[in-house]
Amino acid sequence: MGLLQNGQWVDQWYATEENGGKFVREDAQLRHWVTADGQAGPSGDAGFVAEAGRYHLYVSLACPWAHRTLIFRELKQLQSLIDVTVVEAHMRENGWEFANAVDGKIGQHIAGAQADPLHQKDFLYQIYQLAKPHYNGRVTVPVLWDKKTNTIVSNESSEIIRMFNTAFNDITGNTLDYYPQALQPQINQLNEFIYEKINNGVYRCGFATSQAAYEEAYDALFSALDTIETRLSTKRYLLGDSITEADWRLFTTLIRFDNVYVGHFKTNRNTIESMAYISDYLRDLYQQPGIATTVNMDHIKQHYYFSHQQINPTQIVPAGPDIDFLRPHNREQLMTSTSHPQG
Ligand SMILES: N[C@@H](CCC(=O)N[C@@H](CS)C(=O)NCC(=O)O)C(=O)O
Repeated sequence: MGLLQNGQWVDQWYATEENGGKFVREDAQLRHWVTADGQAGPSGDAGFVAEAGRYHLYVSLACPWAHRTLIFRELKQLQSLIDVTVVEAHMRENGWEFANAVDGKIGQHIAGAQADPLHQKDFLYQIYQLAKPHYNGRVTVPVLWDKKTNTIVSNESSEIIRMFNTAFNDITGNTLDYYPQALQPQINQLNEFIYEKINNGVYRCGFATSQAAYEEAYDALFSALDTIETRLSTKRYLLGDSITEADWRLFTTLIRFDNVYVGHFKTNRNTIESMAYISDYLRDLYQQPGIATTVNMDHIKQHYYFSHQQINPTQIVPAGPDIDFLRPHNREQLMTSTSHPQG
């Protein structure tokens, strides 16, 4: 894996030395917003009107951040409006690769990965170069591409899901709201806690290069999971009877936890399967309409175990565990009202 320096690809692993062995995630840089009328959003330029067929998503099925965008594309019925390209699961010297890349460096093609249908490029960094010829920074998924102005609208998943939540409502007629005004302060607070300690917390465990940095992240992660476990003992979802954005943001980490993070990132105090409430909650979310189709455990396991050779030099991908996410979850009993949850 690597990054672009003044638009040139350089193969380089994360630098943790300057932070005492701690992994610090770089902020996303491309932050325009698609809006219903094309007005500027909270950051970036105006001009990105929500239109059918105009935008394209580049994702990895392995990546928890990209996974959020795929979930919102399902929940908000955007499948026919926004097409998707899936990169290869293995990420090596050239970063994220498309299927059939000439000079590709990956181990093997994993079913589900696709060639780039828009520009016939080999690597995702070439898409960044098209949008920003002098780009400096890491080349990450997801990427929301605008076919009309030939540029990247956004490479920040938390903002792409907010766009998907509302911008296309007039076109689809789907007005389900996963970030309702009344709950925004509580959602924001939960997001911050969950991002820091859980979503990014697993990476802070796995990418730490000092014992102290690892243990600090590990303690924060499991103490946060204990807090969530208690919370979910009385509430069906994080904020009560309805699923919100905060649940989906937690989901993409939980679904990867036992299959990857416990082993690969050494987040092994306990599995999610052994936490009674969180594991039922995870299956409840997994069983919501359309969600199972966004989960590809083969891409998830292949990506982490094969791509991070610094962590797993043999590149052997573990055979287990085999978890049945379709088992009953019995979470309906926690509903406080008889109305149906959203989603
Ligand atoms: N802030 C970004 C983070 C995305 C991100 O870090 N994606 C990872 C994959 S899970 C990536 O593409 N990493 C490549 C790299 O860092 O070189 C978002 O949430 O959209």
